[in-house]
Amino acid sequence: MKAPPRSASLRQAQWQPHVLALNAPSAYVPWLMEGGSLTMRLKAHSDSFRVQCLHQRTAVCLSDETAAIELHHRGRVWEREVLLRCDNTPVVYAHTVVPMSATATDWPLFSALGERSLGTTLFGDPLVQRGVLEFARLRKGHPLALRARAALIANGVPAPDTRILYARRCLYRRRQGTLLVTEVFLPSVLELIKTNTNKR
Ligand SMILES: C=C(O[C@@H]1C=C(C(=O)O)C=C[C@H]1O)C(=O)O
Repeated sequence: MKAPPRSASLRQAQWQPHVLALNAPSAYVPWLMEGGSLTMRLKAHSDSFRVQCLHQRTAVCLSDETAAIELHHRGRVWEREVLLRCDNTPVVYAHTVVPMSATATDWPLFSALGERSLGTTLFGDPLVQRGVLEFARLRKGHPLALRARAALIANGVPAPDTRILYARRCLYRRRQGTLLVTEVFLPSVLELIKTNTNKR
């Protein structure tokens, strides 16, 4: 079978269900494997937490997301991108897509989230079904790595000098809707120290 052009392989990631296959530095593993809300974990590791909404708009789905979000072709989606900040330091770049076919009945709170965490609307809603986590190494040419770096620079934060960014993604379902959340962990997340296990 003909290998995809090199540029295509740079733009796409190999998403897989086993975190150990990433050979990520061990300090990333607890973050990648977080089974609950990432928001709650970040809050437990910081004195202040903030969702900085970069944009929420329609866009063309990324090529390695089309099948994951059960689109038959690379169509337009609702796209939300944020920086998650702990003590004002960006530690996660997150990208969420919802097919345009989704209705307000499927995701009633998504369109008006603003700087509220998406996690607060997903965790605790009995109608939301969470899929399995997938993990990937994002090279510098992957769209989400490029966007994460651009978002940091646009916010006056130096882009990480690492060649690889480690990411995870998860598909959520509610009624007839699907929603794919991808979280790109910035190296700064490794500097966080657990402050209060009881913090909410
Ligand atoms: C899914 C969660 O929501 C977080 C908040 C997001 C947002 O507000 O866009 C995106 C990704 C998540 O890290 C979570 O807290 O686990």
